[in-house]
Amino acid sequence: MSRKASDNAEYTLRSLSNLMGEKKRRKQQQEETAGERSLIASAESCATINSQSTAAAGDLERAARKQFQQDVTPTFVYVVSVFSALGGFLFGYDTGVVSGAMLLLKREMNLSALWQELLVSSTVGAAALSALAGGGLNGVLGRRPCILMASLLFTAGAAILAAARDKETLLGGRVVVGLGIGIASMTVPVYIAESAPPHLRGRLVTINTLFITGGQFFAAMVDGAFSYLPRDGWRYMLGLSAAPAVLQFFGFLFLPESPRWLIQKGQTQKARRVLSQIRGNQTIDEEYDSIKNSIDEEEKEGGTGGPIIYRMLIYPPTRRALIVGCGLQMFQQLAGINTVMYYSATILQMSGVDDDRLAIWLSAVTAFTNFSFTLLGVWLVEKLGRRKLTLGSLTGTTVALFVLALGFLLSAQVSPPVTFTPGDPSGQNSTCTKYSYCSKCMLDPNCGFCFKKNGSSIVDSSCIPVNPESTDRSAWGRCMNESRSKAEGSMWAYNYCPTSYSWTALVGLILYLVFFAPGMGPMPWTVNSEIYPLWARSTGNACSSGVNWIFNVLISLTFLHTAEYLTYYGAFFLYAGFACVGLIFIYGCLPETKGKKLEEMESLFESRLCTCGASDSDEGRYIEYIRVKGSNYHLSDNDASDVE
Ligand SMILES: O[C@H]1[C@H](O)[C@@H](O)[C@H](O)[C@@H](O)[C@H]1O
Repeated sequence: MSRKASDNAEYTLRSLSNLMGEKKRRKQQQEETAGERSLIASAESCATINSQSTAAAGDLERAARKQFQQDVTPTFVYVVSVFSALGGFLFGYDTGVVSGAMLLLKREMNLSALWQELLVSSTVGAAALSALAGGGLNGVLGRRPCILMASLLFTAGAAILAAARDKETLLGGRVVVGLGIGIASMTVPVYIAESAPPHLRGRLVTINTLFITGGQFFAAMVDGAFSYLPRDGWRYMLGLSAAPAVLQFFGFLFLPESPRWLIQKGQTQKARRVLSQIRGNQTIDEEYDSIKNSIDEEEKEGGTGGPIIYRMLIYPPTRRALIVGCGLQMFQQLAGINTVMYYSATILQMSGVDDDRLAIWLSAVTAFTNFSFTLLGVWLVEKLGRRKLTLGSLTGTTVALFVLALGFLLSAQVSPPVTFTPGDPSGQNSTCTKYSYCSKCMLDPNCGFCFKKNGSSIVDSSCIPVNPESTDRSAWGRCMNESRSKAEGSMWAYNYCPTSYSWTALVGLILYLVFFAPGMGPMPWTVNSEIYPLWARSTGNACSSGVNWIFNVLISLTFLHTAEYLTYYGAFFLYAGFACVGLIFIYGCLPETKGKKLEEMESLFESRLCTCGASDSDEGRYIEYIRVKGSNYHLSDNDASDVE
C-alpha cells in the first residue's frame, strides 16, 4: 500500500472514530437517525476524498463502516428480543384463538353459556393472578427462569387442551395457559428492556406487542381454517400453540439471564460476560459502571426494609411511576380494545356483510389491521417518543369511539319497526315477539331480527328467539336454517339492526384500530418496562400487568350487561368518556422516556410537574431524599426541566 493511501485510510478511520465518539456524546440530545445519517454521510465524504487512493483504503473504509453498524446494533440483541417476544405471540394466540374454538366446542361438548364464559374468562383471571405473583418470582429466580417457566406452562396447557375429553379438563387447560400468559406478559418486556441498548429499547419492547397482535391475527386465521373440519377442529386450534412454546423453551436454554438482574444479585463476572455478549464489540465498562453505581445507590435508598410494594409506595418517585404505569394499563383496557375486537364481526355485519361464514374471516381482517398498525408503532416509537405517540394515539382513539357510538346511535334511532308478528309455536319463549322495534329486539341477548329486503327498505320484519345452539339462526320460523332463509329471501340479524347508517360504525371501527394500535396498544407495556428503578422493576411490572388483566376481565365480562342497561351506543359513549379521562391523565403524568438510560428514569419522576399521588406529607420525605442524595435539585414548581 502506498504511503499516501495508508495515510488516507488512517485519516478515514480517525475521522470515523472521532465522529462515533461525538455521536455517542450527543446521543441523548439529538435525534438518533439524524446522527446516524450524518455519520454515514461523513463516511461517504471521507470515501470521496479517498477516491483516488488504492482499493486497500476502500476495504478499510468498508470494514470501518461494518464495524460501526455492528457496534450500534449487534445482532444478538435482536435474537434475544425475538425469542422473548414468542411469549407475546403466545399471549396473543391463546387469548385470540378461543372465540373460534368456542363456536365448535359449544356444539361438540354441549356447553352452557356459563361454561363458555368460564372457559374464556378463566384464562384472563389466571393471567391476572400469575402476573401479580410473577413480580416475586422475577426478583428471586431471575427473568430467564420465569420465561422458561412460562413456555413450559404454555406447552402443558396446549397439550391438556388438545387431549381434553370433558369440559372440566378444558377448564384446567385454560387455567394453565392463563398462568403462562400472566408470567410472560410481565417478564418479557422487562427482560427485553434490560438487555436492549437505550436507543433501541422502545423499538425492541414494542416488537413484543407486535408479536401479541401477530398472535391474535394468526389465531384468527387458524380459527378460520379449522372451522371447516367436521369434528375436533378445536383440538388443533388450541393445541397448535405448543409449537412456538417448545421453540421458545429450547431457545431460552441457550440465551442469557438479564445482565442487570445478575449485577443486582452480585454475579458480576457473569454479568460482564453477558453484557459483552449482547453489546457485540462495544466496550461495556461505562454501561457496567453506571448500572453498578445506580444499583449501589438504589440499595441505599430502597433498603429501608419492608415489602417492596410498601417501599415503592412511600418513596415519591417510585409511587408516581407506579401510578403512571398502572394508569396506562388501566386506560388501555378502559378504552375497550378487547370489546371492539370481539364485536368487530358484528360491527362489520351491521355495515352490510350478510354472509355468516364470512364473519369468522372478518375477525381476521380486524386482527390484521390491529397487527399492521402496531408495526407503525414499532417504527414511530423512537421517532416521536412515547409521550407524543401515546397522546396522539389516545386522541384518535377517543374520536373513533365517539364515531362508533354515533354509528350505533343513528342505527338505533332509525331502527326498523317490527312489521310481522308470527304466532309462537307452543312451548317457545315469547318475550321476543313482544318488541315492536329492532333496537329493542337487538338489546335482548335471547332475540334476533328476521327480515327481508325490498331494494333498500326492510319488509316483513320480526323479532324471534335466537337458536340456543347458535346465534347464527333463529329458534324457529323463516330464519331457522340457511336453506329456508335462501328459499324465502330472508336474512337474520343478531346483535345489530340493518339501517342505512350502519357504515358509520364501520368507519369508527377502522379509525379505532388505526389509532389505537400504534400507541395505546404497545406503549403501556413499553413504558412500564422502563420507568421503575431495578429494585422496584419486577414488582412495578407485576402490579401494572395485574391491573391490565383485571380491567380486561372487567370490561369483557360487563360489556353485554352495560349494553343492556345503556344500549350499545351508551356503552361506546362510556368508553369514549373513559378515554377522555385517560387523555387528561396521560397529558399530566407521562414523561418522555425515549433515549434515557434505565438508570436515569427515576429522575423523571422526581419532578413535581407530574403531581400524581403527591401529598404534603411526602414533601418531608422527599426533601430528606434529595438531601441524602446530595443533589442540588430545587423544589420549585418550575423545576420540571427533565420531564419534557
Ligand atoms: O397491548 C395489547 C394489544 O393491544 C392487544 O390487541 C390486546 O388484546 C391486549 O389486551 C393489549 O394488552
